Amino acid sequence: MELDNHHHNKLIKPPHIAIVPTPGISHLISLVELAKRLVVHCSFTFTFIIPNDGSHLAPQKKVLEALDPQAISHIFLPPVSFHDLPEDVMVETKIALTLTRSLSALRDSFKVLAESTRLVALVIDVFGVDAFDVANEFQVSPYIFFPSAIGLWLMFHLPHLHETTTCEYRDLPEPVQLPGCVPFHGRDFPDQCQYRSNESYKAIVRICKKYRSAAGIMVNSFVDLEPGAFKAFKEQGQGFPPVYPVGPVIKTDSADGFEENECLKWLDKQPNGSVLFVSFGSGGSFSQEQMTELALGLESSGQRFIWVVKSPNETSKNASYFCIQGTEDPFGFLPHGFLERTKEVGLVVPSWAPQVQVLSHGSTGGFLTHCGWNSTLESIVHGVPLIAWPLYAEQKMNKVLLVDGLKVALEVQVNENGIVERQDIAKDVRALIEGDEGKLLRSKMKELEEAAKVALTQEGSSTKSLAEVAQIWKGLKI
Ligand SMILES: O=c1ccn([C@@H]2O[C@H](COP(=O)(O)OP(=O)(O)O[C@H]3O[C@H](CO)[C@@H](O)[C@H](O)[C@H]3O)[C@@H](O)[C@H]2O)c(=O)[nH]1
Repeated sequence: MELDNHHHNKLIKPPHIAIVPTPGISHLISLVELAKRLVVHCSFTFTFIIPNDGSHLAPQKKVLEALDPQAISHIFLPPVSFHDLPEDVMVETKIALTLTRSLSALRDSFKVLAESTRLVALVIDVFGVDAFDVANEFQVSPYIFFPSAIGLWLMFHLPHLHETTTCEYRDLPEPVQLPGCVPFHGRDFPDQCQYRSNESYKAIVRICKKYRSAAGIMVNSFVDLEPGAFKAFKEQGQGFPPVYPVGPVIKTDSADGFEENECLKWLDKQPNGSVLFVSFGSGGSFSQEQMTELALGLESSGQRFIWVVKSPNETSKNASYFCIQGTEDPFGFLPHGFLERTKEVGLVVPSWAPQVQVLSHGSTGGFLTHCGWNSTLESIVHGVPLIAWPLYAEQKMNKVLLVDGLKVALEVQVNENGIVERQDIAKDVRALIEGDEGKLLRSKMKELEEAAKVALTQEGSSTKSLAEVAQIWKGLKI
């Protein structure tokens, strides 16, 4: 009798979903937004299970603690150690290892959840496929939440490219043409694919092969943003898991505590469409030389700007990925007198700004961005044209989509020493904010903004795709 009651209790419980994000505040933020949508529309409940290395958890905690724990709760797994890794290990290797080293703790969490909830599905992000093994042990359906359709095609194709080529991808004579996607050169492949002998490359090939075992892949994009790529999934996607375009899933509320932020107050005082927002995501950083060029380029453009500035780093372009707040005061690295000279037209903020609110502000007229996928979507949703300055990860591939495919971005010119020079920065900034080129890009961006809105209406393509996934989850484990 007791057993029956227990069984009955489980039946009336809503489907419960485990979400396991790999490190990176942007991964967490978009998965949280996905969960919030499913709570509102389908009354599912969620547990975020967070693998981590114990460092810099404050931003993650802040995001998670702001949620209603009845609907979306969270568990931090015991931190893993990276003491055995070499200093120069790639950030992607660390991201994937954080999960791999947490699998036994993840198993323990799954055990508890499987006993206390109707656990039906697991959702992971780009690097989390190793968690599939645990999901399978508990008969829980494994799903992936992936940024772009072009990126997903690359994941599907990489094992084939790996087997059919021997040179480094950047030496391939022709651009790679993925189904329905804008062609792009091997040099614009993600960082992890640039050195075939690197551990990180071997890891990504292995991860790609595992993608086929997903029960489904939700893509944070929408049909009208990447029409060819999504059509190709329908027509040529046999043997791959079902693909659901569910985006744009971006931060929408202003619950960051940023309402009173100085950026927004400052923007209120600027003319419509006049300000360039300059920010390079959670991890992007520059050398001292590059930082100086950027500062002087912004200054000589004569345009208004908000610049989220981080301390320079000579060796890595993603120095603050595991630690958003830099350790040093970044203002000390700006050119002498810069703050004073630009105080009428520019606002410089250290480390972090309320990006979505800045992009949604009428005074913002352009965005100098590293082309992280969330920044890309946030600019599309708010119709803000771009200057693309990709730094690491898959950002160069996103740049190709934005510049060549969608024609909503200018591209910075990098000189033979890898530096973007001040006069070129100034030229691009002027072209975007007040030039004819900027007008064209802006009007293209406005079209995408409209298309994104439509995709998210009740009858929109992304709403319908997400409902399809929800329907499948509702039917599981009844
Ligand atoms: O000052 C800041 C800087 C960033 N953000 C937010 O942080 C997120 C940044 O995300 P994204 O633009 O995707 O950049 P990264 O943090 O660099 O994201 C990593 O993850 C992305 C998704 O997988 C990849 O596309 C990137 O290449 C990878 O670097 C966005 O929501 C921003 O709004 C702020 O709110 N304020």
